[in-house]
Amino acid sequence: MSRVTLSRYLIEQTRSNNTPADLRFLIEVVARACKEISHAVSKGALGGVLGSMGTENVQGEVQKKLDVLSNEILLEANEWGGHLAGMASEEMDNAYQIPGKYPKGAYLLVFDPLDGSSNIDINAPVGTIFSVLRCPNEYLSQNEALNEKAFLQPGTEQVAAGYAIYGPQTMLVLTLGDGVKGFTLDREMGSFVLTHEDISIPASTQEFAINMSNQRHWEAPVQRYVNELMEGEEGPLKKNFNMRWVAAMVADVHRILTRGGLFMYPRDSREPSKPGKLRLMYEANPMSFLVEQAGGASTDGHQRILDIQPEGLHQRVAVFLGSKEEVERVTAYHKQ
Ligand SMILES: O=P(O)(O)OC[C@H]1O[C@](O)(COP(=O)(O)O)[C@@H](O)[C@@H]1O
Ligand SMILES: [Mg+2]
Ligand SMILES: [Mg+2]
Repeated sequence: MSRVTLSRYLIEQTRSNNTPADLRFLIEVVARACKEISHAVSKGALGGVLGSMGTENVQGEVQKKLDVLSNEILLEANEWGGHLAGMASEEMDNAYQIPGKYPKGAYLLVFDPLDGSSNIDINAPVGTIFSVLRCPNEYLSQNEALNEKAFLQPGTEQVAAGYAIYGPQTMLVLTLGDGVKGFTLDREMGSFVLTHEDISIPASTQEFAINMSNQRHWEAPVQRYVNELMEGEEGPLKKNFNMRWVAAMVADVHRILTRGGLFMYPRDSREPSKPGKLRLMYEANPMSFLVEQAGGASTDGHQRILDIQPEGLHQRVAVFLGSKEEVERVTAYHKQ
């Protein structure tokens, strides 16, 4: 059986005019950085990468050594690729312009360098999430210095999105807006190999994911819906549900892309100024793009996540994504 590597797949996409060459190179560079992060993650205590930095990011969360290292790996790899105008990350307060007086490359890269960082020290799955946008013309043609505003585009504008999951296997899951492909890292070859040709999410499911410890803070529609899930066959949904929570969005979404399910991180009453925990630009948008491309759905309970006009780089959003029937049901409960 001939093996299709990520590079070969991307070349074919460019040949058939689906993917511009500069976007192809950009994805290659991101994939190379993910390989490096995978290597660092797998070294664990041997590489001295476990534990905290003793610093906080812009959201007041303690940064792990691997959060910072992964951010540096992505920055360094992409800085000189020539295809980017700028980058933004969970671990950087502000947008980062590629060195040079004015933006040059055509794209913007937004990422969560290490997702699920509370899993690092317990040897459980973590990942990297990324989203690619076009740099708006005014920054390219009028030689304007790049700022946060350039990034504030709804998720429908993404030209590519994906994640790497560092679990028992390292995988890269990618969409270029034409379905979802999964590539597994062959460590001996050093290449990502296409192993999951057409990833699709079944419309119905009997599995959900939510952090139940926040139950008392949820809004009424989510209380009602999760109570119904828990009632199983005896309740109005008339079927039993199983529950999973990996505490890394990458791993929970990967499970849903593999066998279906519903992932929820609702807004709650603790900090009304922060709707939910997850970040729109580098968690919810890329994952929603992937999920929709795989035939699933994604909303914030009220509207399609990809339609939300972002107001800040680190904006938070409630997330309900996965198998269509259940996303539609919980979204409908918000409207009643
Ligand atoms: O602490 P909780 O409620 O389990 O939250 C888990 C969620 O937080 C996150 O870990 C946030 O990601 P980061 O590790 O990138 O901050 C999600 O991946 C995950 O779904
Ligand atoms: Mg994250
Ligand atoms: Mg993170």
